[in-house]
Amino acid sequence: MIRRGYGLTAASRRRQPYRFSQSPAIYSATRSRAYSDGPNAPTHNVAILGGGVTGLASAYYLTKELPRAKITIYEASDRIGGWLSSTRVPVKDGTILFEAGPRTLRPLGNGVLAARMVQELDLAKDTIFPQRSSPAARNRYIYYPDHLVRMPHPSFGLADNVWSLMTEPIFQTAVWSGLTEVLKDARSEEVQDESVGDFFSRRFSKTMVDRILSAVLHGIYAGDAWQLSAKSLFPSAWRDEATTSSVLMGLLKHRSEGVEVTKREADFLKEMMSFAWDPLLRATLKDTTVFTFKDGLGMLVDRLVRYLFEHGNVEIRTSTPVDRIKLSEDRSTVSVVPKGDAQSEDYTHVISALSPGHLDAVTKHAGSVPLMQPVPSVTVMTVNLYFRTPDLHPPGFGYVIPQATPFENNPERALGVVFDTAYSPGPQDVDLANWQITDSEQLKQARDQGQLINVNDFAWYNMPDRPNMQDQVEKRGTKLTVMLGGHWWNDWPSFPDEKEGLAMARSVVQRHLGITEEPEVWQVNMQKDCIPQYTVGHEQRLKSAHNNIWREYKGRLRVAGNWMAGVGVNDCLRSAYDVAGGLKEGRDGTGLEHIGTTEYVRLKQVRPGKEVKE
Ligand SMILES: C=Cc1c2[nH]c(c1C)Cc1[nH]c(c(CCC(=O)O)c1C)Cc1[nH]c(c(C)c1CCC(=O)O)Cc1[nH]c(c(C)c1C=C)C2
Repeated sequence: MIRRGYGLTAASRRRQPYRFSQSPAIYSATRSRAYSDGPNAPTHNVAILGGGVTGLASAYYLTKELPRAKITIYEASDRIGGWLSSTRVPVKDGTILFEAGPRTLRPLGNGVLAARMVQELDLAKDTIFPQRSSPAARNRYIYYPDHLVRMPHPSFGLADNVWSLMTEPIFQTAVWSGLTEVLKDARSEEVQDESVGDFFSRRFSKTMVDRILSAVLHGIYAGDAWQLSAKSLFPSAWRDEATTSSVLMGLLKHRSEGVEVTKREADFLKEMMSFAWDPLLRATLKDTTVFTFKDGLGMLVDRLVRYLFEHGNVEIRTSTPVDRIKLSEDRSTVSVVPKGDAQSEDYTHVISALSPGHLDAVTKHAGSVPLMQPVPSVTVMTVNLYFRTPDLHPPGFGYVIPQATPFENNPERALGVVFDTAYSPGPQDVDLANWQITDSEQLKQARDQGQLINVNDFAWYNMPDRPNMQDQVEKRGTKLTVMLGGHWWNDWPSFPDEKEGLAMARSVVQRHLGITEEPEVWQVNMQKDCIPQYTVGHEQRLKSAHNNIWREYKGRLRVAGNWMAGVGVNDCLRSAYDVAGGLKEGRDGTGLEHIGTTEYVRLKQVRPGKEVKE
């Protein structure tokens, strides 16, 4: 594999401030539709409630599964994309990109759908692929009790890892509790669910939960280890305890006999493997753990919208909140009633990509029973900071802060800090002066022979153009995002305003990273109720929601989103994929029918082309 850079044509640089969202008016522009009763008549007339990534992806998969379906997306606000929000911000020598919400995607698990979209939506040339071996992928830190601790990784060598395990207070009890886990009694059969904290305290140690696991949960759920459900968040470990009496024994069994997954997941994997992958994209994805786009994840939203306008019989109505939906007497249609003066319309199906709270509001009528119990959610404030000085943090992806970190070392109650400079190349990475070979012909030949060409830890997928840079500047400084809030703010009567948020973020990076410099630019983003919390009993609540929705709507209402089986963007794509597939197959369902499924299979190998099902 060639790792250094070579000669190439200069990449064109965008100097204009960029906002990923086009003007809202474009979304309201109704495409003219040709209706007929002939062979081209729409097979389904579907309303999608919510224009976030779940709603858009549901429309996308519907246009693929049911090409003759007529689709209308209702979005209450004047912009679409929900929490995916990328903004280009001017600085002295160009522009830099800030992400308010998610910033990277994983290509594995449900992420295969995102990876497929990269190909299907022609995004590969705009994608940034940090290499698996890069510091961004390998170096992850936890702040405990008063400094950053780099998490062990096989590539750091045995001596380094053992030294860290022996000397860092964060790992106190971790080794011993790991060695003795197999000796501990399995839970009683009566226990239906318990908190992640309780489960892992029983199996390992409370210290391990407070110092390590709670940090990991902050980085994904911004949630409280002592409230979140072990059964929903760690289904495999939960099941292994029941079947083999030990989490570690279960892991060993997975290694020796093959990984046990639900039949539904095995079928999904098989479907994904049959996709006609571009060989270069596939090889590049294998060499990467996360990816993003040159104008941020907002590019995914833009491309989805463009695709829907070009390919689908789709209308997107922004600034159109829905007041209520109602099943017709003969149960053949659902009426969608917008708030205000807009006309109500009848649809064969409604897909709700709303949060449970909003779904409850639109399905509640006088005297009706609520469809579901609330799924709580947390509010996260993200503060983007850009400093002129480069390299103000150690190499790596960022750090998370566990619940055990003493109050005096985290009085702002920050959840963690992301080092955004790490996952996108800077000008020095793509500067010809730093490279050794300048013969682009030689490079092309190497690429034609299937070799990956990489530049300073980033895949050079789009050669002969340079790898994409998110920050279009002469000399790049340091870009960070401080994450505040989550469960820490659950009982706060009010949240910090912009000014307070900025002051809190600056105080965090000063204390933890020693950064005293004024940020050149910054952005404070308040993400209200953005991450659903799968608290103890979550699965049972979803099962009863499924029953209620089925009873009341008989398959005319389906649900999708990040509140059921995974809180990330990839999980939104998966639930959209499933809901569209269910409609195509005419399966009776609600979108929740897979919750608590008990059919399992073992996969001997989960590599493309080599998977064997027992
Ligand atoms: C922006 C805040 C978010 C926090 N959690 C999520 C978001 C969007 C959701 C999430 N974050 C991660 C996962 C795991 C699976 C995956 O898709 O990668 C999920 C579902 C991992 C993760 N955590 C952080 C980052 C940058 C990532 C990669 C995915 C992404 O770009 O969001 C950092 C981080 N996220 C949160 C906090 C408090 C935090 C702290 C450093 C909350």
